[in-house]
Amino acid sequence: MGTRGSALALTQTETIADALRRAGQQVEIVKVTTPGDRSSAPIAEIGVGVFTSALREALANKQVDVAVHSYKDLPTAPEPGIVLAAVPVREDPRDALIARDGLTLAELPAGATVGTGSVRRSAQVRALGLGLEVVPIRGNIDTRVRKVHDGELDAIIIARAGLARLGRVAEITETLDPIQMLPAPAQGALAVECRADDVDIEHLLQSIVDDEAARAAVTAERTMLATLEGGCNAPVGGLAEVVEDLNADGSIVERISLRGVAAAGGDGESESVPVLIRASAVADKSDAERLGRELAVELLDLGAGALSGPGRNSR
Ligand SMILES: NCc1[nH]cc(CCC(=O)O)c1CC(=O)O
Repeated sequence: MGTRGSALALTQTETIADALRRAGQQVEIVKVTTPGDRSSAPIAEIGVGVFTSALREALANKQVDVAVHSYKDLPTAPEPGIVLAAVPVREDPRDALIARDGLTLAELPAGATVGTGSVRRSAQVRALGLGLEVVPIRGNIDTRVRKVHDGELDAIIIARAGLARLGRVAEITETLDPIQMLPAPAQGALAVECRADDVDIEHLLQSIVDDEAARAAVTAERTMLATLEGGCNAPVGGLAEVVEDLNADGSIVERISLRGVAAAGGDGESESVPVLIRASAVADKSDAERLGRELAVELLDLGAGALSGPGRNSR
């Protein structure tokens, strides 16, 4: 199994390796360094796939047989010769605030600094109109959290899932409600890939680690993102949830509910409060892809097509 060498990537890969070992498989873990790990330049400059392309190459070269990615870091375009074998049970997809003195977002005073390198988070936090100052940051989870503990920043916004996997949820001062901060499509989910011609491994991964609800939710979110032509750095948020609903005859049916947001002026550079365009819809669980596509079309109709910002191109 190939993995990046960060603490988060190793933990994620170990989880999948353990599941395979419990099923009687032998697993060896191989660390692959990616340009995203070597460079500390803004992601928008290094390009989409900075964390994932080297791992996919190792898969294609047969250096490894399985690759475990943070799903949201994958480009939306399919990779020839590689299949998504499994989407494991998802962590809590929400974003989290780590602020000084245990503060919540609403308790931070105007002018307080909030670190994030994400145009999606920046746009949504600025749209709250709290007068918070967004500061671009990068680096692994430990580096980012330390900026708050060292007093360099008043707060940071970061994926709850990453902290959960590293056993650090106690440092969160507020888990952000998706009503004010929609996470990145596929945040908190893993993508387990193998070579398309490796049918045995594909079936093995599917039967041992795939989770149907996680796959349906992520399919809706990612189809929305792909239809909006956004990369992982686009000012687009999306969250799908599998919900129980009642049929007309009173029987229970599982449906999928999808919320989406696209931001204008989300590049973190402009001084004005960004405009957020939101939409939501519900469909049968089997219609995840269509739901994602239709919600994206609705967002485009509402003006999302006019958005600009880094990442909003063919990536
Ligand atoms: N883009 C970086 C990245 N990729 C995956 C995670 C966290 C874990 C996850 O969302 O699955 C993070 C960190 C973050 O966004 O704060």
